[in-house]
Amino acid sequence: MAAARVVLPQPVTFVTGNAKKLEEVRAILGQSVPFRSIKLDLPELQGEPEDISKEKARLAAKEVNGPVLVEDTCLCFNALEGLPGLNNLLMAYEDKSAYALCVFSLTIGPNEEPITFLGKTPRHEEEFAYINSRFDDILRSWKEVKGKIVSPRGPNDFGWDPIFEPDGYDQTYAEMHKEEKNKISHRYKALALVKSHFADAGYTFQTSPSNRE
Ligand SMILES: O=c1[nH]c(=O)c2ncn([C@@H]3O[C@H](COP(=O)(O)OP(=O)(O)OP(=O)(O)O)[C@@H](O)[C@H]3O)c2[nH]1
Ligand SMILES: [Mg+2]
Repeated sequence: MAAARVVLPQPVTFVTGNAKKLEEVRAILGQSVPFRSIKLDLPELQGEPEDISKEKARLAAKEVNGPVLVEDTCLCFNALEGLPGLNNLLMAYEDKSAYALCVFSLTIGPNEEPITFLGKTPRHEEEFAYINSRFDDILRSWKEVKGKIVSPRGPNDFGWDPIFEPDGYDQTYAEMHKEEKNKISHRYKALALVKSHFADAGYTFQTSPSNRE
């Protein structure tokens, strides 16, 4: 069945103040989702990652008055039952396993309900049951993103990349070539869902799309 066409008034605005994040999102999305990017001062929200992400999208869409995409990321430690935490705190635990969680929310306008896309290692498989049937291959590959916390290795220009070693790799995210990280990362997995959504929704734009900031 042909996708219903939704005409968006302007390209999607990716709201972030994090230049490294933006660089990766650009590289991963390529031309598949036309977007521009701005930094907004939004309040730091508390709560469950999905709720935080949705609320951030709502606030951003009001400011931008158009379609927005927002991202939140955390490194979560199994020893701390999934809590994001400090590397030093983890040293007290034998279990150094962790997962990188990436949540995107897209809203097509200030009065629309945001849609959320998660990229992470499934700690609780049932959390993902709702997309399991549609994204089998993505779900399978999630298992490969599990990792562990190690002593820092590699350039330290992006957050916790030097201390996260994905399972099946002997390099940390920071030691990998950018292209390699972008093929396996939590961000890649979440953006794969964003891309699928864009392909399915058949969005078109009133103004010509621009990839410029
Ligand atoms: O090593 C890393 N590899 C990554 O792939 C990655 N993605 C995010 N982060 C870091 O995690 C913290 C919370 O992230 P965060 O989602 O709150 O981002 P932020 O507040 O910097 O930007 P934004 O909210 O304006 O988009 C920030 O210190 C980010 O630098 C990463 N570190
Ligand atoms: Mg933030």
